Amino acid sequence: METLTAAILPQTIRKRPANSHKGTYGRVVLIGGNDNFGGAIIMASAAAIYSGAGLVTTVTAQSNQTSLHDRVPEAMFADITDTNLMASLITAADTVVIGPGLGTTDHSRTVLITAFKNICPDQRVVIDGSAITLIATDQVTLPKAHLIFTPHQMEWQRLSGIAIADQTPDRNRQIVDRLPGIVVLKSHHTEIYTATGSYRNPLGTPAQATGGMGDTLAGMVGGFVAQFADESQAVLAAVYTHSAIAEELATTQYVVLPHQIITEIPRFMKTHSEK
Ligand SMILES: NC(=O)C1=CN([C@@H]2O[C@H](COP(=O)(O)OP(=O)(O)OC[C@H]3O[C@@H](n4cnc5c(N)ncnc54)[C@H](O)[C@@H]3O)[C@@H](O)[C@H]2O)[C@@H](O)CC1
Ligand SMILES: Nc1ncnc2c1ncn2[C@@H]1O[C@H](COP(=O)(O)OP(=O)(O)O)[C@@H](O)[C@H]1O
Ligand SMILES: [Mg+2]
Repeated sequence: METLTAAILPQTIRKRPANSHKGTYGRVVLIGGNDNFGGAIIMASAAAIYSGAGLVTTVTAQSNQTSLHDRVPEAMFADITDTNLMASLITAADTVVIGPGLGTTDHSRTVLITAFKNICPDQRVVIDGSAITLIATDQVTLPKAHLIFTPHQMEWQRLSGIAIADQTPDRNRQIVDRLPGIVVLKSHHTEIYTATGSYRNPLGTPAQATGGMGDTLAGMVGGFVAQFADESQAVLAAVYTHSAIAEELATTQYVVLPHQIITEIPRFMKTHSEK
């Protein structure tokens, strides 16, 4: 297993060409956030926007609209019960992030199945949180696309069938090889499994152990894969950036909150971008 280094950052975070516009940096649609978990999809959306995604639309419960716009006016809103609108937004997207705060009710499952039916093969799809749990428990058919799963250890236990105590690189790899996508297995030592390599994130701190931290990472991964050509590199750079910012903040903070990481993303990316 290869250990990630800061070298991944300038390789991935390219200098922005002068002749570019919002369309150059990806249309990202984020789907999730029920009446109780609105914060999850708001943090994911903010993370995608602060990572540089060109156009972001958040498909969530109506009850989250005001909070979303208060937090990130850059995001467009769509009501998660409007299935036709969600379908057309997905069709027009480059990248879809699904799962943060989606929940696991019958309605959540219907949203997930409808979203997957509208995914196109060239799209990048980040599958997080409740979406992973639903796939594991309800045998939801996966779409043919560039899939990126971001489970924590409990979600990986559900999806892979490997108990947390038995989640060794060899066992994980056996399951990853049967899954059609990249797996970011989140823990205090996050591991990333791509088709060709396995990577260990050396960074991260227990100051990060707070709700919303993974929702934030899912949005960052969405923002990075929407902008940067090499999908695996983009995932690795997003994971590294998330933890590196947390470590910087943790030098003077006992806990690091997800929104504090989000605020720091543009500065961190500038510092570590291609020179
Ligand atoms: N503010 C919000 O709206 C929040 C919404 N959330 C959403 O809530 C839904 C349920 O997700 P949860 O993860 O809370 O619930 P889950 O039931 O999927 O997993 C949480 C359980 O897994 C255990 N666990 C074991 N190893 C772990 C590891 N390495 N990392 C994390 N947990 C580990 C935890 O102790 C906990 O008992 C998701 O859709 C998620 O996006 C959460 O992210 C919390 C914040
Ligand atoms: N002790 C820790 N050390 C390093 N990173 C941690 C630690 N605890 C949590 N994290 C990170 O925080 C994130 C938690 O993700 P997740 O459990 O999905 O959170 P949530 O769903 O509440 O947003 C992951 O990126 C994980 O690597
Ligand atoms: Mg999570």
